[in-house]
Amino acid sequence: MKEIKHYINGEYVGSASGKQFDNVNPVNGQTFARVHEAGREEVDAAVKAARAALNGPWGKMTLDERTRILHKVADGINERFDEFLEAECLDTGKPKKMASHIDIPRGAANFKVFADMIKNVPTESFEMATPDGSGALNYAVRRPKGVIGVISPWNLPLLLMTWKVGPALACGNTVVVKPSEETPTTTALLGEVMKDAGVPDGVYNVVHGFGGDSAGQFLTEHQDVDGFTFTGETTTGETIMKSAAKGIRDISLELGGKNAGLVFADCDMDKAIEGTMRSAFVNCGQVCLGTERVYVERSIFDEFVSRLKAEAEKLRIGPPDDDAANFGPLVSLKHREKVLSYYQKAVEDGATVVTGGGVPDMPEQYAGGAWVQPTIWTGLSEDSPVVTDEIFGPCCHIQPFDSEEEAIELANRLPYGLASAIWTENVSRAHRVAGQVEAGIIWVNSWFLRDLRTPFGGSKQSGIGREGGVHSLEFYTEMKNVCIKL
Ligand SMILES: NC(=O)c1ccc[n+]([C@@H]2O[C@H](COP(=O)([O-])OP(=O)(O)OC[C@H]3O[C@@H](n4cnc5c(N)ncnc54)[C@H](O)[C@@H]3O)[C@@H](O)[C@H]2O)c1
Ligand SMILES: O=C/C=C/C=C(\O)C(=O)O
Repeated sequence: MKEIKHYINGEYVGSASGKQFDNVNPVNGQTFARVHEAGREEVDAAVKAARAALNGPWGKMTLDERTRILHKVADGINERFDEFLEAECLDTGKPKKMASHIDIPRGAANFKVFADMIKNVPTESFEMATPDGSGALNYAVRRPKGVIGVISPWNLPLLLMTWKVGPALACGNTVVVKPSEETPTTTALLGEVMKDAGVPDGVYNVVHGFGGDSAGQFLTEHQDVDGFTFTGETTTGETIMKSAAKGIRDISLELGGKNAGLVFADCDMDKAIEGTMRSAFVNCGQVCLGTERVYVERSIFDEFVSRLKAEAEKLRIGPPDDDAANFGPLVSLKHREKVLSYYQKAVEDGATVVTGGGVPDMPEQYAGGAWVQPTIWTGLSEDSPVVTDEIFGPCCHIQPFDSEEEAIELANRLPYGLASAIWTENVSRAHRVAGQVEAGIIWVNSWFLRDLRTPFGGSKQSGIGREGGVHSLEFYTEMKNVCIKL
């Protein structure tokens, strides 16, 4: 069986302990590879390699050379597009049609965009007066933060990992990546691309394993890592923040959400249905920016619910290779248990199940997979855990509202603040509501429309910091002020 190894100092290496775990295909529940699990020894070797590369070839390289190499990394992903696509879909079960439009192209773009950006960012300078009249000049320079620990989730594995590694390397840092245990393959494969592109050994390192008492924890506890960038659950973010506190290491956290969609009676209903469909069901609902709470103005509530139901029932469930399918399985049977527990809870709490609510009938060869039905509920109390917890599945609850104020209040009542989608053709209302919804990312009449130069991140318990464009520099560089007395 295929083995997935760590990538440390430019070489693929196994674990000294011999410990391995299964990589399971969520389409059929079958193990297709064994993954080496890193202990403290491998994590330490990866951090040492990253430090040596930072002090060595990578740190000494000119900006032009570094960005040229990062363009080659992007080209390398595109040249091996089909391999990345195959690997991502085997790990996640997602439709190839979707991954070939979103995951893999963004994996490449994340290197190009930040390589270009870093060459065009000015730094600030201030001239100042001094008592002796001769004055002084301040100017700021940016330096790499150092060795960055990158801990990434399983929902968009290559996209979310490179969203961090791209800017980290562009800014001159070196990285140790700990991908999700569910989806290690594309992160491992990227090592080959790095090598071929001429990235010096030790700049990009990968250690596999789990979170607590495994590679994730060992990495965050390692005192020679200068900062951590993490995407994942809010509770994991809290744990990582505690680890990072020892040694005062910086963090950038992109965490969970329970995002609200606000659909006003003056919306274009076709757009609102199309966007809400994607935001609730794309990637089997496993997108942090997705909408699990939909609030619809009462006068169009019934029409909206029946149209969304009709569209959800048109989703075609199937494996990655099925071109007609636009809806795959969840990432794992374990995650399915969690999602199904909320499907059950919704019924217990008195929901009207508009559609779905269970497990679809699948042909024999897929019976062991992590399939669930796309699901819509109405009628739950706003205090039901189904409406307050992030489920991270293909489901949403739809609730009517009567006024703009009420819609904003409903959107803001939870401790999360990642993203929101507002559907209205009234420009004044769009600006007004966008200004008041407490979230880091607001879409008006769209969803997941991404310009990589924009600030990306969550407020409240959905994160700390913003990444994207120049905002990534805030985390991936240290700014230093030089004051020269003239
Ligand atoms: N805000 C965003 O941009 C964004 C994007 C995607 C996903 N998410 C969130 O991610 C979650 C789903 O992903 P997940 O289930 O992989 O999240 P998770 O928090 O369970 O795991 C994410 C990563 O953290 C590691 N990890 C777990 N415990 C750890 C520990 N104690 N120390 C160090 N590392 C540890 C995991 O092994 C994995 O690599 C959802 O909550 C979703 O909202 C957020
Ligand atoms: O699941 C979360 C999706 C996050 C998307 C991005 O981080 C991005 O588009 O850069």
